[in-house]
Amino acid sequence: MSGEPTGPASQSTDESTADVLDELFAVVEDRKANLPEGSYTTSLFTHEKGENAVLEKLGEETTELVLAAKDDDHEELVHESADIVYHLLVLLSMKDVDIDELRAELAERR
Ligand SMILES: N=c1c2ncn([C@@H]3O[C@H](COP(=O)(O)OP(=O)(O)OP(=O)(O)O)[C@@H](O)[C@H]3O)c2ncn1[C@@H]1O[C@H](COP(=O)(O)O)[C@@H](O)[C@H]1O
Repeated sequence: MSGEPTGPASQSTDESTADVLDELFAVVEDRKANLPEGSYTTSLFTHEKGENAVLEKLGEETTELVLAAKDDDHEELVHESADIVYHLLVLLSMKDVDIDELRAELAERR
């Protein structure tokens, strides 16, 4: 099948992306623990916005991602993907799922 990733090279991890995700998750976990004022992430962990806002955002952003894909809008695809990843990490933290569990789940599928 052309276009299908195969072989060891396709399994390599982009360390810079992994670092960014780990750092972002650490920031999210810090916001959850310390709830600094003026932080958008804090507002998601409190009644100011809360869990429903996270779920709504994920729903909206997923729809926007699908539309961007249909339009072949490369820039918008990247933008919406970043929004989804951020809100997904917030949701995982909110539900006490560690990013290492996601990492392990993905690794198991190799
Ligand atoms: N990656 C993000 C990130 N992505 C999206 N957002 C916020 O998510 C919100 C919703 O995004 P939308 O595009 O839907 O914006 P909107 O339509 O204006 O949304 P609302 O006004 O309805 O909330 C916006 O306020 C964005 O700023 C983010 N907020 C924070 N981060 C990261 O989290 C870190 C900590 O942020 P604070 O917690 O705000 O300090 C930041 O340094 C970033 O790395």
